[in-house]
Amino acid sequence: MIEVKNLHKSFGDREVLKGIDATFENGKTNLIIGQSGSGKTVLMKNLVGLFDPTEGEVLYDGRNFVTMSKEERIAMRREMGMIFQSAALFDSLSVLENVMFPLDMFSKMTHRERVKRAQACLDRVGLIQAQDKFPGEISGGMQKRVAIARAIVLNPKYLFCDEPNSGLDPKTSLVIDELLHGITEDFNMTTIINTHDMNSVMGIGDNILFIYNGEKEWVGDKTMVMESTNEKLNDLVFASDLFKKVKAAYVKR
Ligand SMILES: Nc1ncnc2c1ncn2[C@@H]1O[C@H](COP(=O)(O)OP(=O)(O)OP(=O)(O)O)[C@@H](O)[C@H]1O
Repeated sequence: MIEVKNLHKSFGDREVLKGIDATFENGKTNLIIGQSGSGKTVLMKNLVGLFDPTEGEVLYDGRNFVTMSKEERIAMRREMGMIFQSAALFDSLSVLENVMFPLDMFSKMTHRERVKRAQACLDRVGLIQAQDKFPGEISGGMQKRVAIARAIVLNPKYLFCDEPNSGLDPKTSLVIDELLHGITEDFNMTTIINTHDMNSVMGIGDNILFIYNGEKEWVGDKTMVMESTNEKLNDLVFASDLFKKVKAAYVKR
């Protein structure tokens, strides 16, 4: 579980995060949603230590990340997996070598053990047959799955995904969502996903934090989204005509 308490982040005299309180639970896909510029990425960067908060606490299962020493933070980072908007694979390494990379860097496993572990992760994302291919030879959706395999290879407790579906078609996005949801449950990870994808909200929104202009506006799950009367939330989630009709039909039931 990750808890955020009274988190503030300013750049100069501009306050971007204005006292966020949130709880991200393990075994759940925790989504952060909000308009462009609302502060989602800044929040995630504060969680993983790419930014230091101006004020507030970030607790990883009770351990305050903000006040940790540099050494403790480095150790904590080993417990975190990250997936960025672009899959950020190494073009010159094969799919298997990409997934093995964190093990090569951080584990004391033998070569044979590293290959086995990386292959198990590739198997989990359904890509064992692509292990010898290079990133340039596989689709964007497959690249994302390789990035997921690489993110879980060190068996992290916490998984961070910034816009995992960006650039993917809706059907492939569903595959990625289901995969993230599945591995979160399988490994009881605390997964946090920044997303603009309203299909993800409705599909895998176990716990949703809606940020509006740097403040916590609403918290709930995918069922509560359907029932919510929060206008700002409805404006964001049901922005398209199609989603407006879905909501209207749901409310009429
Ligand atoms: N390093 C920085 N220095 C100054 N301002 C920053 C910095 N990083 C982000 N900001 C500002 O913080 C605000 C929130 O940005 P953030 O990237 O968190 O938005 P977001 O909700 O993730 O948006 P999007 O959905 O478009 O990615 C923006 O106004 C941005 O300009």
